[in-house]
Amino acid sequence: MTRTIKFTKMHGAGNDYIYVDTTRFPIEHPEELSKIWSAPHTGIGSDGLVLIGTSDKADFSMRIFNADGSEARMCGNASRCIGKYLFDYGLTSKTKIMLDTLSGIKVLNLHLADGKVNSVTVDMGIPADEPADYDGKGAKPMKEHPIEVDGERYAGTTVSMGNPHLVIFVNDIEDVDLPVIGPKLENHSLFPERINVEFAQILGEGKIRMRVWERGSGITQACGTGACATAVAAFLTGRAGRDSTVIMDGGSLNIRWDIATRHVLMTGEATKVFDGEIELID
Ligand SMILES: N[C@H](CCC[C@H](N)C(=O)O)C(=O)O
Repeated sequence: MTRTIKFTKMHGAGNDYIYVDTTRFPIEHPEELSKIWSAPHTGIGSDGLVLIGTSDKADFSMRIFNADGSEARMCGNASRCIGKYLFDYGLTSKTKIMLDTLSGIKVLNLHLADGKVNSVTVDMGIPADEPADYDGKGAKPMKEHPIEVDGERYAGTTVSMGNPHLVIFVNDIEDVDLPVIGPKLENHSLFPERINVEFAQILGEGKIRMRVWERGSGITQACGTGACATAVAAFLTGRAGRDSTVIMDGGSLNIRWDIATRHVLMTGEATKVFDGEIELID
């Protein structure tokens, strides 16, 4: 049977996903479709596929698939775009939305301009150190890992923002050959579940330049959870305070690690690119 699926292409700081409202268009094999639809030349072209659904614990749910079809537990940029999608398309009139994700319920605070969402603050919860064991119950000291790749030595901090990140500070980000080193670190034997990799350079007080190699999607223009992980690692290693602006290839995010709640708050824009439809043979 051939079905027509309506989707919306959106991006947050250039991190672009295909969004489908599964209450209208159920999707049975998202792993496979994410791969096919994300392909730049033969598909729609994106960093992955995001499914919006219902939840019995929260207002709505999110599932996120990387361009290689693997499922992630959390996505910062997609959570902001979902806030915009839900409000701008009239699926909710709330400006505070509870979003059910595989890494727990996240709270979205929508900021409006002319009756539409133009930016969103997401409560990303409490960061943890081990990539796989985030339980949201407490912060633990982060670990700095010495890592060797092709005879080069790196020192990286692992931070979980629901999904795993490795943050490496460098003196000059222009010296990093990300397409070469990114996949080697993503698949390093230290990280059996693979890992998202961020290279970061401190530019000045509260300003961090970051480039990301995402697990399952490769180089992306921005990563919300990665920006949070970078700001947390910068604070923990004495490189920044609790408020940072993380500047990525596709845009910037403001990250605040709240001292009282220990929660990380991420604020940034969310942008619709276009609505489209695509045929699916079930
Ligand atoms: N781009 C996303 C994260 C996707 C994470 C994914 N690559 C993984 O953990 O496998 C963000 O804005 O947070």
